[in-house]
Amino acid sequence: MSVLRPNLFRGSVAIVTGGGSGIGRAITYELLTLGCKVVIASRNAERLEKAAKELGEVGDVTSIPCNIRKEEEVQALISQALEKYGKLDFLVNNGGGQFMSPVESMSLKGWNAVVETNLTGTFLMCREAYNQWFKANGGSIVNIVADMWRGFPMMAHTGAARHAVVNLTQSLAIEWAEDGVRVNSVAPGMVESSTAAANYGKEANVFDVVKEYLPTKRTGVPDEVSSVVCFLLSPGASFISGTTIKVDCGSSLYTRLMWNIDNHDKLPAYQWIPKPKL
Ligand SMILES: CCCCCCCCCCC/C=C/C(=O)SCCNC(=O)CCNC(=O)[C@H](O)C(C)(C)COP(=O)(O)OP(=O)(O)OC[C@H]1O[C@@H](n2cnc3c(N)ncnc32)[C@H](O)[C@@H]1OP(=O)(O)O
Ligand SMILES: NC(=O)C1=CN([C@@H]2O[C@H](COP(=O)(O)OP(=O)(O)OC[C@H]3O[C@@H](n4cnc5c(N)ncnc54)[C@H](OP(=O)(O)O)[C@@H]3O)[C@@H](O)[C@H]2O)C=CC1
Repeated sequence: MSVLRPNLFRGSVAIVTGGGSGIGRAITYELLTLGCKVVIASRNAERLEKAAKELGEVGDVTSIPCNIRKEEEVQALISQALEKYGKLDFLVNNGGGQFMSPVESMSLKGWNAVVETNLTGTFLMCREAYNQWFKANGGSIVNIVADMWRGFPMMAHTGAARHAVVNLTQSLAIEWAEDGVRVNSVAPGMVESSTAAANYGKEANVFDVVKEYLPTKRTGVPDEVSSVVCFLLSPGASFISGTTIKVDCGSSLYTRLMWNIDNHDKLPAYQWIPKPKL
């Protein structure tokens, strides 16, 4: 069960980008179980439609293909969601990604692809949702960023873009406060989803490899990100805006230089029963 109360979001409508896979899918699942209607949006229409069918067993979900890098597609996504449900309460900018490369061999095209996806895509989604609905009606936005607090060697493009989203979050929290819009971010640490493992585990499962470097000695699960996103969207967070919550159980603080943490299992994941398919 969600830790939030049943029917908390009954009558509410959300858009979750990247809502058909991994963390976005967990967020969509939890929102649906709390009574929210959800539009999921991403590029791969086939995968998105399949996810919407499966999630449709839990609640009212609609898939709308959209590349968040394309202004006209973002405009169409917001207007189609409004046509379908007549309102919009929540926007979760979860869609994003990157590839691993040192800067010296990163092409401009690759840099631009990552910055446009993670920063410009978030900007476009926020601006369109605000102009088409939130400005007149208020709402709540959560942006997903990453653990880039100490720089992001091998992923400098995403580190720069995500840190920029943290600053965008702060600016929008102030610009849109008088319209009743709260804007926050969530920064996940290493969270294992099947898609992330496929992207970063070609030779070995990177999530297995990194465990020993984390204070938890385990990676996170998508539900542990989802519960914080849903809290930030909820009235329980009515006095929180412009902030970024790290969901990493301290991994962004930890180096083994000063303190060694032996293997343990004292910080287990919060597991849903039955566990949703991710
Ligand atoms: C020993 C332990 C080590 C620990 C290290 C652990 C690190 C793990 C990180 C875990 C934390 C983060 C997890 C996640 O974010 S989860 C997964 C999220 N999903 C993804 O990241 C999706 C995968 N990525 C992409 O889809 C793409 O990278 C991108 C987001 C950029 C979308 O690109 P798009 O589809 O628009 O663009 P193209 O594929 O056409 O590429 C455009 C140009 O970008 C360059 N590029 C793209 N991919 C690569 C690559 N794999 N390597 C190098 N360069 C790449 C390239 O220039 C492309 O242009 P060309 O194809 O014309 O050359
Ligand atoms: N898993 C982890 O450890 C961490 C993940 N993150 C971030 O969390 C978010 C979710 O990641 P995760 O669930 O693990 O991985 P996924 O690969 O499952 O999620 C990425 C989602 O973003 C969508 N997406 C990518 N590019 C675009 C685009 N241009 N337009 C619209 N949608 C797009 C993808 O769908 P499609 O391909 O159909 O477009 C996919 O659904 C991402 O932003 C990721 O970078 C941050 C820190 C750690």
